[in-house]
Amino acid sequence: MNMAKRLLAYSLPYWRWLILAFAMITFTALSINFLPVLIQRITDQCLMNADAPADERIELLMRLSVIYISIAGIGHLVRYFQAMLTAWIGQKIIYDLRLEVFRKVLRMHQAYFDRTAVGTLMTRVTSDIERLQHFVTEGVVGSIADLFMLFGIMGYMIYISPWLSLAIFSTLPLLFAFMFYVNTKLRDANRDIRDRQSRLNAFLQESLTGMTTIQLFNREASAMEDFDERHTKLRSAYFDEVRWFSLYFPTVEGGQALAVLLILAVGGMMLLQGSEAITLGIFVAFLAYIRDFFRPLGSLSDKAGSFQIAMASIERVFALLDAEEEVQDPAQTEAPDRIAGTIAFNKVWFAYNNDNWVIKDLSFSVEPGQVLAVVGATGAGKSTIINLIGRFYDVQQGAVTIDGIDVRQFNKHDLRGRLGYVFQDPFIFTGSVADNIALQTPGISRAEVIHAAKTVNAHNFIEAMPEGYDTVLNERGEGLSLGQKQLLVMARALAQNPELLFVLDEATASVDTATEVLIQDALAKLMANRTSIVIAHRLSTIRHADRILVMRHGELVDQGTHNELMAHDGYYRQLYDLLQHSPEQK
Ligand SMILES: Nc1ncnc2c1ncn2[C@@H]1O[C@H](COP(=O)(O)OP(=O)(O)OP(=O)(O)O)[C@@H](O)[C@H]1O
Repeated sequence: MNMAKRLLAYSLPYWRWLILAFAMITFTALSINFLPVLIQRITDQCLMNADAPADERIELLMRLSVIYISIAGIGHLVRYFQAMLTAWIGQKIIYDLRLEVFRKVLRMHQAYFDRTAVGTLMTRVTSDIERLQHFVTEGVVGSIADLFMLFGIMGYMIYISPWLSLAIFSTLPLLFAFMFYVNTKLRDANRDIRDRQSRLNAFLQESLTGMTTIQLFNREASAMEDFDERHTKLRSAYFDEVRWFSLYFPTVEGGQALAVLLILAVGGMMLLQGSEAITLGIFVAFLAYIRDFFRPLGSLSDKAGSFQIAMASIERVFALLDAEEEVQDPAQTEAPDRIAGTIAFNKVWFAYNNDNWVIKDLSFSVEPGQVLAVVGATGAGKSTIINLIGRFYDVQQGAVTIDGIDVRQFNKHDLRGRLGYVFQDPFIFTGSVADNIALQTPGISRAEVIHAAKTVNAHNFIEAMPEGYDTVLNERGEGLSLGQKQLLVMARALAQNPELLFVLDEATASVDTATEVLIQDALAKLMANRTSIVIAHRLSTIRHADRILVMRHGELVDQGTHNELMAHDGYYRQLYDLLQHSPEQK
């Protein structure tokens, strides 16, 4: 569907207001453009009509002047309300659209975020939408208002002097052809600007996130160079746009001068020759019309420029709205009340990209309440297993089931509500400690928040914070140590009371022994009576697991208890020996 048409579809809910706006536009175009006709009458019937008695001419002058001021007053007042109304409609439309865009972003699957830079998405939701706002409020309705004004003026001009009108209108095709050409150039330039802006944003976002690494490795100079390269490209794209844009007004003003010249020459000549087709009033009215004629024309061409700009943004916003959601809810979902907790992989094959298999023919199952540890070298596919259970990605072959139900049969929201995650890199939201634990889940009371924190040994350090549970944290959890952040996200996981638990259990050198003991204890409590899968790096976790999967290059190479696997004297034993000698193990 044509992009602009599609955008206009968003105005449908406001059609009544739009009709009112168009009625106001029509009224304004008809009333304000009638004013030069009055000037013509005043000139011809009052000033130049020497045959009529002076009293009558003065009276007529007074009457026409009152009519003039009334029409001008009402016309401009209606124009004011119409501008307010159209701006209001535009804001409503943009509000709806921005909500829809963010809702779409929230629905997108992980692979989409793997491919799309954060900066690019930021540009979509912020500056692209802002451009659309301009397009809808001033662009579409404003252009229609300008067109009405233009047609109104042309109608009156033809009405008072067809010949003079013809002379002026003959200059228009050339002017329009030139404007059309400039528009195409503007559109290209603007597409470049958006592209480059979005690349610059993505780079900036990445640099800010990785600032510590940049500074640690003295990468400031090369970061500056990369920034400058992108920035220079953006500057030249902007300059390209300005170059074409600057041509507009001289063109419009030049057209106006040409039209005035035509009136002076053609109209003046006709007047001097005593032509019946023209009077001094018509001559004066035409000069007034020319000023009014080029104003909407100039504004139209200006808007044509912003149309091009908006078009590029519209394309991008709709491309986002149309992006395929690869992980979809089925038409009919399964929603068991409470699940027992059997997780099974059945001949699962999975690749993040094309046929680059990361999981190869994987089959295993975990019984309710069991703790399953997954071990393997880095890149073996351990985290991928967890991603597949939560449907952050869908398997290409085989099936992942929970209590015998394929995870693709669940509603995503329902499925994820049953899962709890404790990741290595704890994410803290801006907000209070209590909010970070409850995550605004309805039904989690303050008492439950505190209970969860106490269970995972987080209560003491939270209480010691300046405002306790109401202490406001920023997005990086500034003021909290890594160990404290980990305990906090464990409290979060526990408060949600998940049915299944996934843990990325990294032995971290940055946590002191006392905190390590607290974390271990918290983990044990979290996993108690819950089917849990742990991507295990700590020897203690591995040893205490009910069962261990040994992964290598996406394949299951062995499974069993710690003792069974040690007895096999295979790959597990090698891994175990390596871990035992790792300095991170306490
Ligand atoms: N989002 C992704 N897009 C593309 N490839 C990915 C993605 N995530 C992981 N991979 C690739 O899939 C493979 C398995 O990754 P996975 O994260 O499951 O390994 P892992 O065993 O958990 O490793 P680690 O112990 O280092 O966390 C790796 O080769 C990795 O490069």
